Amino acid sequence: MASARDISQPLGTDRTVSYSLSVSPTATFNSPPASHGSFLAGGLPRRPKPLKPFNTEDIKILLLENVNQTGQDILTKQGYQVDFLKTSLPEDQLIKKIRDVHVIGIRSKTKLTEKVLREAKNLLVIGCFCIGTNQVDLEYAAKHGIAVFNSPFANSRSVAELVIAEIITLARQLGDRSNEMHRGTWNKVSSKCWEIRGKTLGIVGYGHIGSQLSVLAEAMGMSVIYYDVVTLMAIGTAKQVPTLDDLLEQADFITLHVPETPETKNMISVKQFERMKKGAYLINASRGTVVDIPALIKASRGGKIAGAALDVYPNEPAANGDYFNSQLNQWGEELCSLSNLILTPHIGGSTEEAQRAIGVEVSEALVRYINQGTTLGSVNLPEVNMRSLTQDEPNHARVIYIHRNVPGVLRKVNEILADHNVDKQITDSKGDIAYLMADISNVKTEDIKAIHDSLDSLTSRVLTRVLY
Ligand SMILES: NC(=O)c1ccc[n+]([C@@H]2O[C@H](COP(=O)([O-])OP(=O)(O)OC[C@H]3O[C@@H](n4cnc5c(N)ncnc54)[C@H](O)[C@@H]3O)[C@@H](O)[C@H]2O)c1
Ligand SMILES: O=C(O)[C@H](O)COP(=O)(O)O
Repeated sequence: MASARDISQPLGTDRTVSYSLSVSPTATFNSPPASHGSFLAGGLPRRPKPLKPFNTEDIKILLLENVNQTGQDILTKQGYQVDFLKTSLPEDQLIKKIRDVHVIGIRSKTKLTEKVLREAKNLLVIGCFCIGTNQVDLEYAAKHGIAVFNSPFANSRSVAELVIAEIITLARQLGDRSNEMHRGTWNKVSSKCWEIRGKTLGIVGYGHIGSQLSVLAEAMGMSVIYYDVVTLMAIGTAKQVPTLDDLLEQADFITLHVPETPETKNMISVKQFERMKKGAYLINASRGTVVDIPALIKASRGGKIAGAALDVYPNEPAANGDYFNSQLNQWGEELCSLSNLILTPHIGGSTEEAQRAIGVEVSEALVRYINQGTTLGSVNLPEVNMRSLTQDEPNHARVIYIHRNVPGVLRKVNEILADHNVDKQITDSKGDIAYLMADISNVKTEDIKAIHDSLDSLTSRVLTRVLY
C-alpha cells in the first residue's frame, strides 16, 4: 500500500464539500520504503516505482453496469475501495451514491446529467467503459474539473462483425425463418432472398466502426459508399459521397455509425426513408435517437424497406428483464409485429474480447489520472502528459491546477511556485478550461499546503491537486 501522502481536492467554485485524503501528520515526506532500491537482487536495473501520493484505500470508486472483471481487478489492486453493481441506478439512488465517491465507472445507460453531477462534490474522474460519452454532460464536468475518459475503439470490431451478421441475416430473412421454425412451421422460400455479393453498402459515419466495417464488407464482395461530415480517407475501394441523400439513393443496405448529437437526432426520418431505394435495408447500431421509430414502422409496413436491424433504442432499460411490455418502450408491440426486423438488446460491443479490453484501457486511464494527474485520452479536458514521478525523486511534488482559460494565470501560478525549482511544466487548454501540470523539486512537507492554498485562492481556480 502506498504511504500516506496527499491528494488535495479543494472546493470548486460551487462545490460545497471538499474531501481530504490528506497528509498523515506522521508521514515522512517522500521517504521510500526501507525495501526500496534501484536494483533487483540480481543486479538488473529495475523500473523506478511511481510515487503514490496518498492513501490509495481512501479513494472510493463506484462501478456500475457490470464493468468487466479486468477493470475491477486493476482498480482493486491499487488498493482503492471499489463498490461494484451489475446494473445502472435510478436517478435518485445515483445521486445518493455519487455524493460519496471520487471516481465513477459507467457504461452507456447511466446518465450523468448536470443535475446528477451537481451532487458529485467529491468526484475527480468519470470512466465510461464504452465508446459513447453522450450519456455524460461533458461540458459541465470539464467546468468543474471532472475528467472523463472512455475507450474509443476497443469494441469497434465487435460492432462491425455484428453488422456483417445482420446484413446477411436480413438479406436471407434468417430471423423470420428461424422464428417460424421455432413455432413449428417449415417455410422454404427463395423469393426476395439475396446474396450480399455485388450489393452496395452505405455507411453513415466513417469513423472507427464505419471504416472497420468497410473492410469486412468489401472482403465479402460488397461495394461500399460512405457519408461523413468530414472528408475521410477511403479504405480499399470505398467511395465517399457528398450528401446523405446521395447515399440513401444508391445503397441497398444502410448502416448508421454516428454519435448521438443534436445533428444526428432523427437523422433517418420520413424524408430519408422516401429517398431510399425500394427494398433497401436499414441497420442501426449507433444510438436509438438517430432513427425516427414511427417513420421506420411506416416505411416497413408500406414495403419501402425490406427489413431492418435495431440494436439501440430511444429508451433503454437500466437492467435485464421485461422491456417491450414495460412503459419504457411505447413502440414495442408495433415493432414486434413487423417482418424481417432484427431486434437486439444493445449488444454491439458485448463480446468477451471487447469488454476485457475496455476494462483494462479505462481502468488504466483512471489510475494514471488519480495517481499522476495525466489526462492523456481524456474526452473533455486538455490532454497533458508527463512521465510519472518516482520514489527515486525525493522532495518532488506534482502540482495540478485546472483553471479557467483567462489571461494572466500562468504569471500568478509561477509567482506561487517561484521559490521552488520547476523541473518541468506543461499547460494546455480546451475551450474555457486549461490544465497545468508542474513538477517541482526542493519541496518541504510544510510547503505543500502553502502552495495548494495559494493556488486555490486564485480566482481562476477550478481544481487544485498537489501530488507528492
Ligand atoms: N451498439 C453498440 O453497442 C455500440 C458500440 C460502440 C459504439 N456505438 C455507437 O456508435 C457510434 C460510432 O462509433 P465510432 O467508434 O465509429 O465513432 P467515431 O467517432 O470513430 O466515428 C463517428 C463518425 O461519425 C461522423 N459523424 C458525426 N456526426 C455526423 C453527422 N451528423 N453526419 C455524418 N457523419 C457524422 C464523425 O465525423 C465520425 O467520422 C458511437 O458514438 C456510439 O454511440 C454503439
Ligand atoms: O458506446 C458504446 O461503446 C456502446 O454503445 C456499448 O455500450 P455498453 O457498454 O453499454 O454496451
